[in-house]
Amino acid sequence: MIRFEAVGLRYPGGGPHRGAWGPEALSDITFALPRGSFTWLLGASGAGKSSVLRLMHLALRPTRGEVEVLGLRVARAPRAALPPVRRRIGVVFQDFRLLPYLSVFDNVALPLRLAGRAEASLRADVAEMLRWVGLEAKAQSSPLELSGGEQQRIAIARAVIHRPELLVADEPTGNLDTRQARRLLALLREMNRLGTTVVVASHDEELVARFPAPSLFLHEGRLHDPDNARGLDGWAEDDELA
Ligand SMILES: Nc1ncnc2c1ncn2[C@@H]1O[C@H](COP(=O)(O)OP(=O)(O)OP(=O)(O)O)[C@@H](O)[C@H]1O
Repeated sequence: MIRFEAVGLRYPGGGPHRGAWGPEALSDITFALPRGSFTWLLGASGAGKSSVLRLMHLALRPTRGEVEVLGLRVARAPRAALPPVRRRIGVVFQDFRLLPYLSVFDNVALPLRLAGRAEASLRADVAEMLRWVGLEAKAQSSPLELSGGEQQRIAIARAVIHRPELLVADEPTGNLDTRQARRLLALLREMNRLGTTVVVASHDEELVARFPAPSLFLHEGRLHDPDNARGLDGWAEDDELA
């Protein structure tokens, strides 16, 4: 489902060295996550969590090594091969990335429309998702009129509405209160139970302790304990990459 093999990632450098590459943000990252798994991605600020997630949802390609996601080997795949795979992935961005010129309803409906769902059939699904995140009354608002926590709930609704095969979430509880954070985690665990592979980056130790699951721990761009990612109970049975 997801495989990283000796992955390195550099960002383009800025400042006086414009045009050159910066230092490696990720080095020698190797792990495999089976289909249907739930994984926490942990580590201090700057450890590389967002970078790993960007590689997982095909926003970036590795500078070295290989990343395989949903059967696609990303490193040398032709550009045209990426969008169809991206559409099978739900992403909750740390900074939400809601489209300000669309209403809340249209933001959440977007993945269904991109997938070609008929207008008549998607309205009920969007309304139900908005009810679930408690924002049905804001359906016609602009995202700019919402609080940070409300925007986060809309970003989550948009990421899960099309039941993606893979869901990656970058600090999805950062702007939520404790009750909402637990509710969100319960939703993600339920989606996982129904078959979605889920990867969640988080700083929230209390939440991680409350929903125990295998974790990948990053430290300064390296996987701290690669053994954490392998051989955990119940992982081997449906690991298509094993
Ligand atoms: N767009 C970028 N351009 C250049 N360097 C970047 C970029 N994004 C991240 N980096 C660098 O890559 C390293 C890892 O950053 P990353 O955002 O992946 O960490 P993180 O663990 O997600 O941190 P946080 O929890 O604070 O979001 C950092 O040294 C950071 O400065």
